[in-house]
Amino acid sequence: MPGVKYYAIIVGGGSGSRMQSDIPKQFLLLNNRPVLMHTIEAFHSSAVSPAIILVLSKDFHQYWKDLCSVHKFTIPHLLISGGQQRFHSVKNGLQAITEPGIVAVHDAVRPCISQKVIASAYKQAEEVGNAVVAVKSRDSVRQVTDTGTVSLNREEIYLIQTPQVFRSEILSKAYEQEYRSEFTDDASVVERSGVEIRLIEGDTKNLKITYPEDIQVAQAYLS
Ligand SMILES: Nc1ccn([C@@H]2O[C@H](COP(=O)(O)OP(=O)(O)OP(=O)(O)O)[C@@H](O)[C@H]2O)c(=O)n1
Ligand SMILES: C[C@](O)(CO)[C@H](O)COP(=O)(O)O
Repeated sequence: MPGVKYYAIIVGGGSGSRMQSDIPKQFLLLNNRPVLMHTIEAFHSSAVSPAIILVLSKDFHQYWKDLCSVHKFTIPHLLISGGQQRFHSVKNGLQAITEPGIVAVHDAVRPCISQKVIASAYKQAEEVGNAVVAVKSRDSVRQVTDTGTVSLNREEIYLIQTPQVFRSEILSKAYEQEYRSEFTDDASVVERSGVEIRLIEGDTKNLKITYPEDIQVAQAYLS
């Protein structure tokens, strides 16, 4: 919509401990380019072409700048320092937002995000305040209890992805809360501030690169 400011906070401040690679997974190569470049490119080339705020651990700022130079990566972005947990990295990214607008938070390590999902997430957030991308469970689901396990209705189970998109005032207010260990994503932070979360249909290809085998899968999806 004309006059509306769009942002994408790309969080890449993690160390990738489960990947067990020499460099954090957001810098590993996928089809000869770092994972992070695919992710930024997806948002930059989207219809709303948001201002990109990239959050990386301070230790990797120069490393990233060198990568940009080697790969001739020129998409404009603001580089911000990461924090202890994902929560703190998002909070740092939010400090860079000066004008109200619509803010997507996206994991640096979800490079296979589609244009369709990005567009529908920004659109819904603009209309109703938030949009959290999710996919319905494909498998049967059981919950482990103190006494055994219990079958859950999978029609009611959704797996949450990113982007998670919000009106900036909603997201900034939510991130004024103290950190809690159950804040594993932005939706959990915003929900605790009293806002109802609205899901939108995601894509099973929008995987989060977490373990070594995920690199091959992402490579296949991007080819
Ligand atoms: N302090 C942190 C921790 C995580 N992230 C980012 O949040 C996203 C999702 O986190 P995850 O996949 O858990 O990444 P890591 O924390 O790097 O991985 P691990 O948990 O295996 O150490 C990633 O893009 C990661 O870089 C971040 O910006 N700042
Ligand atoms: C934000 C997220 O990607 C939504 O699925 C997820 O919660 C990140 O979790 P992680 O433990 O930091 O990988």
